[in-house]
Amino acid sequence: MDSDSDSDGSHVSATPPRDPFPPPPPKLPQPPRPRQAPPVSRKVASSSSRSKPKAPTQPPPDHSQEAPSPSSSSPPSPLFTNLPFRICEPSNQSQPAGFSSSVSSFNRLRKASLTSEDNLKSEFQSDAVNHLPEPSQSVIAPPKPVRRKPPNLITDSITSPPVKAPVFRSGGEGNFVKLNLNGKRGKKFPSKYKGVSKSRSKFAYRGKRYKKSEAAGDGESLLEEESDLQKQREEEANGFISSVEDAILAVKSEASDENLTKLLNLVYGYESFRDGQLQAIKMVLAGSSTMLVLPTGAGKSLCYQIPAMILPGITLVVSPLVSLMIDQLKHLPSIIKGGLLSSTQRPEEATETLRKLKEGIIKVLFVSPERLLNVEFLSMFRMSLSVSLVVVDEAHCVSEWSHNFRPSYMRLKASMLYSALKAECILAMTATATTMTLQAVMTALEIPSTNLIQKSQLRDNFELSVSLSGANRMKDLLNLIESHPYKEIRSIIVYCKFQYETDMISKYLRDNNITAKGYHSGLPAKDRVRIQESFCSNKIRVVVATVAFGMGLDKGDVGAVVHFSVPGSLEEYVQEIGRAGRDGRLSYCHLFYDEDTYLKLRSLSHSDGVDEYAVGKFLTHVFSSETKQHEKICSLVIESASHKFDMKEEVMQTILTHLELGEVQYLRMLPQLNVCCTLNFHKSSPNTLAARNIIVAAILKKSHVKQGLHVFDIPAVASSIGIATTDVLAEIQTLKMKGEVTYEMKDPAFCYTILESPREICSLSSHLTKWLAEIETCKVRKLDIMSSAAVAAINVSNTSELSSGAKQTQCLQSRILDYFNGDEKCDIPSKMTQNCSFLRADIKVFLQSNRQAKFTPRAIARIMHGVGSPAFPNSIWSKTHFWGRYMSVDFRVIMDAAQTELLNFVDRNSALAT
Ligand SMILES: Nc1ncnc2c1ncn2[C@@H]1O[C@H](COP(=O)(O)OP(=O)(O)OP(=O)(O)O)[C@@H](O)[C@H]1O
Repeated sequence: MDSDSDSDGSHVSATPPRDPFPPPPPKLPQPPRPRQAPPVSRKVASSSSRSKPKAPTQPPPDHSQEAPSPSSSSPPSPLFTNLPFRICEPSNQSQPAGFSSSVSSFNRLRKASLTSEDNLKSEFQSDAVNHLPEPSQSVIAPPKPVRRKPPNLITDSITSPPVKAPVFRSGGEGNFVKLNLNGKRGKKFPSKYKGVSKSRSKFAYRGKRYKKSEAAGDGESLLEEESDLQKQREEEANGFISSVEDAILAVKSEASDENLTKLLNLVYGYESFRDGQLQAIKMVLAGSSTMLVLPTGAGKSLCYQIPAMILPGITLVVSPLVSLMIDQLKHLPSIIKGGLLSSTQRPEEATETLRKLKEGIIKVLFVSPERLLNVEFLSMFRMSLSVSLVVVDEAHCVSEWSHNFRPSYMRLKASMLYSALKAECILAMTATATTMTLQAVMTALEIPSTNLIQKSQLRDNFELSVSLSGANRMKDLLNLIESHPYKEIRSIIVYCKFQYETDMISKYLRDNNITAKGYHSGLPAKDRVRIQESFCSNKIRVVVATVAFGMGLDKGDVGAVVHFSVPGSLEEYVQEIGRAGRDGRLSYCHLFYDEDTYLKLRSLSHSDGVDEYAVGKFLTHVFSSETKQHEKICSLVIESASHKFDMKEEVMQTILTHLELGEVQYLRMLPQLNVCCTLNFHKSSPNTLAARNIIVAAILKKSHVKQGLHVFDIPAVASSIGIATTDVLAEIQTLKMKGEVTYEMKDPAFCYTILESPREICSLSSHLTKWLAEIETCKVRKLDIMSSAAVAAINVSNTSELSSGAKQTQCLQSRILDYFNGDEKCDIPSKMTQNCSFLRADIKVFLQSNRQAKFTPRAIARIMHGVGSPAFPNSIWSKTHFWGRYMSVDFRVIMDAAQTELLNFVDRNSALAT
């Protein structure tokens, strides 16, 4: 597939699906009158003195509010044609029976069914402008230094003088191929490079003189001064470059600690390496593939940037998110020339990047896994480019046992990276991986166990706390933010699970005079960029965000991260709190825990599950005899297939990727595209064009005419004359440019070519289903472990002599570290039951009153848990009285009960029929 994935990567995940029809948000609580204490008493370092806010002023007008979309009206009936359990009597009922608006629990259940956590599509547009109204400066005064730790000693407690700001890092423009040596750097990062700093101060002096002479009208001397300045700048730049070149040469001849530290100091301005950096850099320079596990904000990027300066070939950095790539590109030191290839680029931009790659201008290329393995890209490397290093960033995405498995990362197998790219070395990096995940990643990337560099996965500058919360969570949040130490903190991120929450909570905070903005993947890219920029420039104090915000965010002074809901896993928790305290200062992380939200998320973890039966049907379709023809381009229209097999797009993609990259390569994936094309001929007649154009001739053969327009399937046309779909697309594009045609495309589809048909669909589907079930179980377990840790922290605060904050920090820290070391502590939630006397009776009533639908046990269990699926969407099924009624009963228990009742139901119906 050729589309860059820029989602958060929660494919086949425990995360809730996007809900196009969220029910109206619950009513906002009134702002609290008397100030209450924060939910948990937190121990605060006495030296903590982030400055107090002055009286809040009016918040800026909010432009980001979104009304929840209305529900769709007509119920699409599931398209199962041959389900194991057919409930056949068709009915013209458009709503599921059992709907009762008078049921008291209905609203609660509806709320519980809300889905829509972000599978973000972060397409940052670097040209976005910040138009946010600037809030009054009096909202928050600048913080005083708090118990500051030197930033390069993240895991140390030794005090040493703070590291000076770095030199020569690129400015806000980012490092888009050009060297950025034109002076911008000086504004943000005071130089440590001696020659430069001296002359920079000279600039300041000369600048004043310049103004004086200007006032005096001395034109000639002005020109002279200007050219002097220019010369001096060039000399300095040359001086800097030649110093760096000398330092690089020194490292090339001997990669000693001293030489590397000198280079670090010159390029970044840092005094010393942080724990793990030097070791990783040396391993990579020695050509040893390495697995690097360092905490968030520990400086992993530097571990490939320095080798990129030394190694002769290109460094390819594979990243899961486009936004992350853009961020990393921006943060490259100006001396390293970088580039990026993503599907969000305009074709001219991609062509330009490819040109620069071929010409050797680009040294570090950021690329998505899909792009990396695209045929054109690979052939370019085979022909002319040498790859010294492949960096797999967020490497946990390779493993299905991680919290963020991405099918496209399955492509990153060492065998492929070595053979197709001729990569000399692989560096895999992550901040959050359990032992099991690490093993899977290292096996896939063929990294020897001796080449693991692993430091503690948690920084020690967090104060972690949890409180039990409930219906008044927003009020609790406000109380927290208004109480010490949060009220003194200038930048806070509040993480929540659902898009509607980000809008609702940020509005509530604004209504209470806190500058806040909601952020989620549903916002236009420009708005997202604007919000991030306003946050980074301290115009917004609080960003209320889904998981869409934060990856790659390197704002040093985020002082607090608040979790409005329990995260999906300890990995997610660690990633998100990792946005705080990146400057090494003590930072505060609070989690509001409530069991109902936990149960709701637990139910949603089942939204990706599939049954063997559905997988079998899917495989039969993929390998159907019609599409078996060798080299024929097959396509699977995503929306209709998703509805037909009741499978989410990500699940279908996972199965297809497995069919491509598993032990047997059954198929080859091709770029995803809109397959249905409607063509309108304008100038020449279709037949005249067909007579001189083979592609048009094939289109005429394969199309049907509807209201004078030719409608055809692009893969069918491509297959009929043995060309690629991209060739067909290119041709119609050319015809359009010539004014011959206009066209419209629809129906996004997976495209593939079958290489080998499985001998037995049954055993393949059973194998795949088992694998997918294990992934589903793993996601649920991760959530259970997270929840257990939160509950343990709440409980511990009543039972120890330490202050509440310290006890909770200690408890959570040890849970997190144990978890990453493979020791999973997990208690089943108290509200979860394995039994319920009314369950089977309710399922029976439900089946009887919805005779028109064709259910599977899983579909029934989802409805009882209040979880929508492609064939049984929320918009329709949330109206049933049974929706979400059994959220606290184990999903498997409901599936078993549903299976029994479905069999009884079928038996009863067939008895009646005979
Ligand atoms: N040796 C060092 N001394 C001081 N600061 C450093 C050092 N190395 C890196 N940094 C700084 O630490 C910050 C975080 O670095 P970086 O973004 O590479 O972290 P990361 O490990 O990739 O974090 P995350 O996993 O959260 O993305 C950056 O601002 C970087 O410049």
